[in-house]
Amino acid sequence: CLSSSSISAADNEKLVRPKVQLQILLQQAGAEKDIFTMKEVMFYLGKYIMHKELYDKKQQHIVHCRDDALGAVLGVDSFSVKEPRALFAMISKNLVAVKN
Ligand SMILES: COc1nc(N(C)C)ncc1-n1nc2c(c1C(C)C)[C@H](c1ccc(C#N)cc1)N(c1cc(Cl)c[nH]c1=O)C2=O
Repeated sequence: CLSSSSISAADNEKLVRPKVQLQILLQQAGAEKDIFTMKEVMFYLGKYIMHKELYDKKQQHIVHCRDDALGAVLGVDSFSVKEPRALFAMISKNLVAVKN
């Protein structure tokens, strides 16, 4: 689900500038710019998680990131993709809104 019920379509299209640590992760996932929509941030972070296989092999909605740069960026050892509000709160701490 590239957009979550907990944020509106407008929120998905808001422009944001990731802070440097998050920007590095997005670049590792193939991003080649520094201003994104929230939807794009989630897309690249999703690619990052799947490529590095950070999900729990048994409970696949759990992401283990304690031993990965993602954990330092989000400030947690693990999280569930089924907690959209918590996820957006953690990611938002790493973003600056861009006036458009
Ligand atoms: C471990 O996760 C998965 N594992 C599997 N396996 C088969 C093992 N298949 C699908 C998912 N999966 N489910 C969701 C997402 C993924 C992948 C793309 C990480 C994305 C998502 C979740 C977290 C971040 C961050 N940091 C970024 C995107 N996502 C989203 C969650 C929200 Cl809140 C907004 N947009 C999303 O795409 C979901 O619900």
